[in-house]
Amino acid sequence: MADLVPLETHLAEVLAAATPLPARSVSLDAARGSVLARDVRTAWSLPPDDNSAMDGYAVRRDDVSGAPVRLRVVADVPAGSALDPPIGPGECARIMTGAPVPSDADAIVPLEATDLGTGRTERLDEHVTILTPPNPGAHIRRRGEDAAAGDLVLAAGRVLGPRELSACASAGVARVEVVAPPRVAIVSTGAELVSVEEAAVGGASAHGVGRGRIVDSNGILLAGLVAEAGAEVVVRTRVADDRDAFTALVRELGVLDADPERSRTSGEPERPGRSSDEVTTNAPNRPVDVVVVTGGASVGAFDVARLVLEPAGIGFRGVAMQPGKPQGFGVAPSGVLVFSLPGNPVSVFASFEAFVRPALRRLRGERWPVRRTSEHVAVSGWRCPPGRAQLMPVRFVPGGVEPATDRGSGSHLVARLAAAEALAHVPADTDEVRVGDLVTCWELT
Ligand SMILES: Nc1nc2c(c(=O)[nH]1)N[C@H]1C(S)=C(S)[C@@H](COP(=O)(O)OP(=O)(O)OC[C@H]3O[C@@H](n4cnc5c(N)ncnc54)[C@H](O)[C@@H]3O)O[C@H]1N2
Ligand code: MOO
Repeated sequence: MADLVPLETHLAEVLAAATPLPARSVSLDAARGSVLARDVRTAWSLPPDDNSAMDGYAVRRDDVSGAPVRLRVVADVPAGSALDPPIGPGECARIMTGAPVPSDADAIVPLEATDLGTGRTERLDEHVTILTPPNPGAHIRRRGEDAAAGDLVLAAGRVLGPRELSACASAGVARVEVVAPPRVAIVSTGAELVSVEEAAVGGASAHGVGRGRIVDSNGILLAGLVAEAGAEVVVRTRVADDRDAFTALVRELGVLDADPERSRTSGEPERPGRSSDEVTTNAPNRPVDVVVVTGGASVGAFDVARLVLEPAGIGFRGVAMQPGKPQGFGVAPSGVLVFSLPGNPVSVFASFEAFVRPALRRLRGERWPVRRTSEHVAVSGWRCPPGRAQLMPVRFVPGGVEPATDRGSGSHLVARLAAAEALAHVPADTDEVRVGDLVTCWELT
């Protein structure tokens, strides 16, 4: 890992390998949170008719220009009515908000501008006095003023949230083409890892979980991040630093070619060295799209991820960033994207934000693979690692941001990471952030 590669270079290579997954047609409810694969156009005009913006009376403006004027009420047009009653000179129709404006009327007079006022009554008065003359077209919402039939409402690449789905429904689009969510497998490696449940049963004490042991926090961290990014966690498991166990696991996940010996034996695959609390939330009935491995990415003697994945064509390199220097990435022959992240929890988080999230966003068809950034003033300063971009956990304080903890961006500070509200991205050529400097932040909350 002699020469460190810039973060931007590694990201560009990751993104070049990630292309949107196939699209499928789903109902609007099923589409929530997915990304639109094809433009949506209105099936009809919005609003569909000229309709009233007020509860009041639909009038002929010429009749009421000399208001006050008394008119005969010849019809009642509630919302939902399909009526188009004729309105002659000296006549008007009572109308409610949203109801189609009669073709003979050209203005709406709100109840407040009549002698009948807003006293609620269902009874239809025979006459009404208009107190003030309306402007031409007053309180009429015009057909098509929001969108004409066939107009583009949403472009492909748009994430379908509540506003987008309400626009689709209004536009008469009952089903939309969305990109399938990426299916992700999460694999924590490390002989030292135990689940929090195992640790607690084993007698959690002031001493900890047992000498040399550590709770697998990366699994739950990544599961949450993957779900938050709009992808599906289909496998989440731990595996010890055991070459055979890891090899069998990644082969099952489509990272390595099928083992001809193993595929001749039918039934359950053997699972040597795999954790007993494996979570498989949704058995992979179609292959996973992405495998994210944590731990064993560095140069240690037991760094099993690298030992197995590198000969299989996954590239390992040092990226000029802190935390998150050792990175493995590649595309398996099956097409599965493989990320082999360093094991340190803050490194996992920084690596996910820098590389995995953008890849997931690209796979699921989002227009912008990277998070939007914002600039904030540093209200206290900090030192930066020479020659490496820094992703510093920061929090928002009056006037700007400051490091989220007094221990900076140390890659093992898992408890302190929880205090972060943003990651400040400091360029590799900056040795120090001084009070008053503007820093670019990836907002997390
Ligand atoms: N001689 C060198 N040593 C190291 C280098 C180096 O360049 N030369 N790089 C350091 C850097 S930087 C990082 S980052 C780490 C990355 O190491 P690995 O990817 O091999 O990760 P592990 O050794 O397996 O674990 C590192 C650390 O993280 C803890 N860990 C691992 N998995 C989990 C998990 N699922 N949940 C919570 N914590 C986890 C593990 O216990 C270790 O403390 O290498 C440096 N070394
Ligand atoms: O690059 Mo490592 O993630 O700092 O500890």
